[in-house]
Amino acid sequence: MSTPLLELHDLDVEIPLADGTLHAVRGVSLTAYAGQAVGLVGESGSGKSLTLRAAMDLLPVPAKITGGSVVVAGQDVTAMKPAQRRAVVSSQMAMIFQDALTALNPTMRIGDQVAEVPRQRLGMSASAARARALDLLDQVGIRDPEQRYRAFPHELSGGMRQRICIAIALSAEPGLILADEPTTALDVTIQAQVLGVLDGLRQEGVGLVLVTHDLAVVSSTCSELNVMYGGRVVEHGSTDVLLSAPRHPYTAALLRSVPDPDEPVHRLLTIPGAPPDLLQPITGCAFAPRCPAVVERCATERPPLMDVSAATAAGHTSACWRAEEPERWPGSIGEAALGVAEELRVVEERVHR
Ligand SMILES: Nc1ncnc2c1ncn2[C@@H]1O[C@H](COP(=O)(O)OP(=O)(O)OP(=O)(O)O)[C@@H](O)[C@H]1O
Repeated sequence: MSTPLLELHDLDVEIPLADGTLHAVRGVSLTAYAGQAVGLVGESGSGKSLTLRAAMDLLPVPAKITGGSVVVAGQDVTAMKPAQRRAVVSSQMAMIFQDALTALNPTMRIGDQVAEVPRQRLGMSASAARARALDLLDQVGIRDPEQRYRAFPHELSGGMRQRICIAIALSAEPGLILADEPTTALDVTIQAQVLGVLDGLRQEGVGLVLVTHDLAVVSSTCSELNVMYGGRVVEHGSTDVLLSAPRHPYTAALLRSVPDPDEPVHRLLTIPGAPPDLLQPITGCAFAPRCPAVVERCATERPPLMDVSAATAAGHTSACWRAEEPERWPGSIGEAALGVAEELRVVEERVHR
């Protein structure tokens, strides 16, 4: 296989705060290739954004990488000097965010914003950069790009603005796009259009790492999933397998919390209990206090990511002591794990309607 565009090895991110150190990302490993979409899912606060930001060298002050490494297109950038690291990272990767409005410059015409990198970083002439920007606007599905070129961000809809952000990200010709909840602020139809743009790019060979809390979004876009909880990846594998045969109770619980489009009143969207306090050391499995399948060992010994592929499919790993016996998990998470296809059907219906 080709060199991965991004590898995270055992990455730790910590944030020193007045009341202690918040250990937000705890030993995360992840690999992304050209032409592949990898999803990072989990509840709010599980460390998804900081993982992406650490990869992109965009951690908010005072957050810091305190362990592990970031390897970009085969080069370990972790110990590089900041200017060199930024040069390598920005030559290979670009990031898009949830809030397209704040990501754009309100006082600058959108075409000029798209032309900025080709002009300044790639050294194109003004007219070549303008032509490139028009191409990019066309590529992300902006109709009538000549006319739109002169618009300001506030004159465009949310979906259009997110397309502009994608065009800006593409303007540096990255191999990999890191997308942090790119469709969360959009309504369902526009969300599907923006995901369609990202999927089109993937088919043209761009790699994608997509952060979302929405399983319907990843099920339609990503071939591989990493499920995060309490700063760790607790399950990894192909999307189809994780959605039909999850081997971590947290993934199963997430599936259970997907709203059913056939029900007039949606099921409760939350998993009972609260995520762990990341300021405190976590003994055992972080999900144990909320886990319906918890056993004594879970409270004292932290389960590493273990290979569970024998029962499901290649590359499937789970950090659960009870991953091999889902038939003994109680109630609804047991049903989800045994692939009562209901869960997958609900997720897929939401995406395809
Ligand atoms: N700048 C910051 N200062 C203090 N704490 C932070 C900061 N950024 C993130 N955190 C904390 O780090 C943890 C992980 O945050 P992160 O944003 O990575 O989670 P997430 O999974 O992306 O959640 P969300 O979907 O809400 O963005 C959370 O507990 C969050 O409160």
